[in-house]
Amino acid sequence: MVFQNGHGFFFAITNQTATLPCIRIPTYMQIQLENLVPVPLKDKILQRSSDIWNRQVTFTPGHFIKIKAPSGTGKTTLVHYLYHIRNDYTGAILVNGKPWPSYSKNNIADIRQKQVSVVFQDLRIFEQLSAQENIELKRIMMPQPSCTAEKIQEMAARLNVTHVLAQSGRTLSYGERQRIAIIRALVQPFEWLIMDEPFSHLDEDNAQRAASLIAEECKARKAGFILTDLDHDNRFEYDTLYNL
Ligand SMILES: Nc1ncnc2c1ncn2[C@@H]1O[C@H](COP(=O)(O)OP(=O)(O)OP(=O)(O)O)[C@@H](O)[C@H]1O
Repeated sequence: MVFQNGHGFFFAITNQTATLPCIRIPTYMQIQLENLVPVPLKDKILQRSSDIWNRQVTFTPGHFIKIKAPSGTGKTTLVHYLYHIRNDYTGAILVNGKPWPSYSKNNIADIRQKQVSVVFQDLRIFEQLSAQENIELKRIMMPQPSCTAEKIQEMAARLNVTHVLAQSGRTLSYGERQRIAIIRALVQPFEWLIMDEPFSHLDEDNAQRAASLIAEECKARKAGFILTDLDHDNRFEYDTLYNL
């Protein structure tokens, strides 16, 4: 008999007592930090203790990870480093054992299409497009759309934004933008979902709805997430908590 554990390894069970790994399929994307220190925050960071900065950290694939920190201590900076849109740091971020800068532009684009999705703090809604087009744009850009139009409607209904789908991005409230940005992040395949204060503009009911959708979508993909926030919360069953 052959079965798979949570991290992509297959094991063979025989009638003998020995249980040996027999096949290995590609594992989920590994992210490790090696003594990461943002250059502009160096003096501030080295004065206080942190679970992340200037440490060896391995994010376990499939885990729900929360990174908590007060305002101004580098949450957005870290998210931008993890998504590799900023690299003014010392130390390294290793993706599958290789530093981010060693990947080609094409490799990075491929990783962002298939393995890592993101909800930025500033949400990055295209104001010239409708809410629906903001989401569809991401779906259409995928080489093989992994999410149907019906699924988008279903997610919009769950997050109470069906009524704004036809509305211009320019006129959406911040809470509506945040929910559209969350749905947009969920229409693509991913192994890691990175979220920067994703509920900061939401009332508790909508935050709970969004959290429940995110947890379901992560579990369906066996994906993990890295979520930054200011405070403690019980919206998810976190596997790991870090103080930045
Ligand atoms: N490119 C940069 N150059 C210099 N300083 C920067 C740069 N980007 C951010 N900072 C500073 O780094 C610190 C951390 O900023 P960051 O936006 O990462 O914090 P944050 O924890 O996300 O804050 P908030 O909770 O307020 O969103 C701030 O003091 C900010 O002014």
